[in-house]
Amino acid sequence: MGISIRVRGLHKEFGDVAAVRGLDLEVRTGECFGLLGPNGAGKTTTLEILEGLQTATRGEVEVLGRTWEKAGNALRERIGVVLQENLLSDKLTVRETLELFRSFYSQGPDTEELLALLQLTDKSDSWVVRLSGGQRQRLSIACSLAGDPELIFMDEPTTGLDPQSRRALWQLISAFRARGRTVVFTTHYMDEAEQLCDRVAVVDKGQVIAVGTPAELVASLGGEHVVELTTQPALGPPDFESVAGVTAARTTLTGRLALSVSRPHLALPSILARIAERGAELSGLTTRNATLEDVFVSLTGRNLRD
Ligand SMILES: Nc1ncnc2c1ncn2[C@@H]1O[C@H](COP(=O)(O)OP(=O)(O)OP(=O)(O)O)[C@@H](O)[C@H]1O
Repeated sequence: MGISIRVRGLHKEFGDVAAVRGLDLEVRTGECFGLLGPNGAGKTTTLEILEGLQTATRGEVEVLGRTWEKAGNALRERIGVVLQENLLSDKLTVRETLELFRSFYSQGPDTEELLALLQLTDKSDSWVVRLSGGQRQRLSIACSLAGDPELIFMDEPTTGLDPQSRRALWQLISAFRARGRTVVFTTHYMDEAEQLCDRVAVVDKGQVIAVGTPAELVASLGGEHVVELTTQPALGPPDFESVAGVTAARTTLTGRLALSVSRPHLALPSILARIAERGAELSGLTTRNATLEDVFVSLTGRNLRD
């Protein structure tokens, strides 16, 4: 399998702010790749450098085997971009907007095809200013497909969308990928990364701190299930660190104890015994599968939304 993106030692500084600090990345051709991380981690900056919209302070960046310095125009023909904030003109209709974007490329699908693909045929004569948030986002995506790109970048494509539009976009991304094309996107949504991505890079403080399939990343926790509980009086993570079968213990944002375990049915009796030993009573208990959020917490000691 070919490599569509290769990044080595990428740095980007804005004055005193180091937005990206030695980031390495490889995206394979044909995969759906997610950049996952908290606000300010450097995801947008990295994406904009890959898109040729910003220049790196230092480091190597190759997109589709070329560099932006040497092959900017050729690269622009081969990629599609969905920015975090869509910058469409309110004073054009949906069809005019698509025709404008189509005119930037030497080849690509015709406007009617794009309208149908993004379910915008009914809206083709509406002014952009009259569209709902979801419709605008669909139009941004239609614009990004106007040159029939091999590689598409999307910065938080589903933020602010209703659940139905989100699912429609997931299908579209899957269909694009099924045609052997490559997708790179950023997201704050764990479920989105888990469902859509072949591989995910967890980004924190301008670096990639883990990369793998969602399943590999979750398995790296050493416990694929999480037991969440509350007790009276409240116990803390240290009370559970030596309990057989518990691989990690932490307090959640909502003040519950979260214990990572591989086999809940084997770990639960020891957990209950420890609560009794400490003279506490169980006041709530749930079990769930571990998620990429747990991976982030385990790697950084922070929640994604801190
Ligand atoms: N043009 C700029 N000038 C100064 N600082 C910037 C600029 N762009 C980004 N930054 C800073 O760089 C850091 C990384 O920002 P970036 O937008 O890349 O993060 P992000 O991971 O995409 O976050 P979010 O999820 O909020 O979009 C932040 O501290 C941000 O304030």
